[in-house]
Amino acid sequence: MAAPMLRRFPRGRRFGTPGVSGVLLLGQREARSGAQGLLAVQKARGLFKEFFPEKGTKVELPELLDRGSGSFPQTVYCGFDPTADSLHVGHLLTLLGLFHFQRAGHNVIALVGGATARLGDPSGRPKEREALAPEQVRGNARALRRGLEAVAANHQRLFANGRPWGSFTVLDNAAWYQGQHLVDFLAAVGGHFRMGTLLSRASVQARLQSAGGMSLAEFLYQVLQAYDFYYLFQHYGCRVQLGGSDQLGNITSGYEFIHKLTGEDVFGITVPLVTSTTGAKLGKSAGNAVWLNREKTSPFELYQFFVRQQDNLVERYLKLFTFLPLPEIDHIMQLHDKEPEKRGPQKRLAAEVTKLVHGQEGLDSAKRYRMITEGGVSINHRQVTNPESVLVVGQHILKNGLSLLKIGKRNFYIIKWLQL
Ligand SMILES: N[C@@H](Cc1ccc(O)cc1)C(=O)O
Repeated sequence: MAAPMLRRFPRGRRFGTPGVSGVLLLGQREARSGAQGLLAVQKARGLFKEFFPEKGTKVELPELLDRGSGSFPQTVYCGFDPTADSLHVGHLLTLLGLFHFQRAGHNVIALVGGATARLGDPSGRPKEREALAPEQVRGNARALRRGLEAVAANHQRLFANGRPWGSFTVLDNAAWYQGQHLVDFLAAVGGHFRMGTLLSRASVQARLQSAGGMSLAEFLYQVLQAYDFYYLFQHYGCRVQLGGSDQLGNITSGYEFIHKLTGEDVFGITVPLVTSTTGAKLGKSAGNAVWLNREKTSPFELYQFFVRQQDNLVERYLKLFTFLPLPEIDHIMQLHDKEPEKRGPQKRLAAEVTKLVHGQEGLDSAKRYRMITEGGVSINHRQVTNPESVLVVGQHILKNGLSLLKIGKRNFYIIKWLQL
């Protein structure tokens, strides 16, 4: 699909661009306007960190999202670059952010960056990514699409209870860049970006000062992300982009571009970057990512990852990674104070996330395994704690062809094996 022609404005014409430097922490914002609803609730959960611009020229964000306003429902998007063949735990926060919008009745778009992944986003990265072959990116993009659709389907099936939610749509930006003529694109889009502004982004500055520097492809990344926002604004009326806090610069570029071209207000919202107590990015345990694709990280391993989270983080994670109402989380934490050894909040967190990612069946399978690792299963009076262990003739299967299986405290079974 070719990119739409942009309206070209004569050079030198000035557009009233409000100061996007005014990034505002949500708390301050609400204190001033008393705005309630989705933004305030997500602020209280710690999920939405900041939004910008502080003030639109015609409309403000809380107003735009308000059910009672004439602008309801809105369309909100978040991009996911297919740099690997699966989503990982780090993607969950923005995905949950999209789900919260859907729950509030807005339509959401999860955008797979089939085009942008070819360039590699320099934001928050100390050095350039290894370039990915086009066919690898296409394969990854298909896998990411399947992953996004699967989690969105679980969300709808297991959590909606018949409530009318907004739609969830997966798009791929390769659709509007493939077949796009380079010279047309640069001529139509390039003139609207000023070098000084692009160079001023923190992500660009950090890389320019690093030993490896920055490639042109990486430098142009923010222009493509800005254009995506414009494209989705034009075709889907999308006015809000959600991203991790490292996406601030890219989202701002989109905001400035759209506002310059159309005079309309659009907004960016960031979610925090979640790190463990050691400062490592969440989901990178011992260098290995925790994936959402069950072939790469099983439902049991995902469950265990959340069960292992520390006491001082678990309340924050319950607020960020689950949909449990805040009073229920308070209650869970009170019980935990009395019986910390039960790891109640950790188990609830693990169960909620595993259910969302792998469905009820995934959660059931994770729990069956848990029974084994916690020593709840024994064969011939010997505890089996490794779910991967194999049956050994003479040890698990006795000479008489029998096994005595004990599951939990009271369930005994005799298994008679037939030898062929
Ligand atoms: N740059 C985002 C992904 C993204 C891609 C395209 C977009 O339009 C928006 C976001 C990231 O790396 O996380």
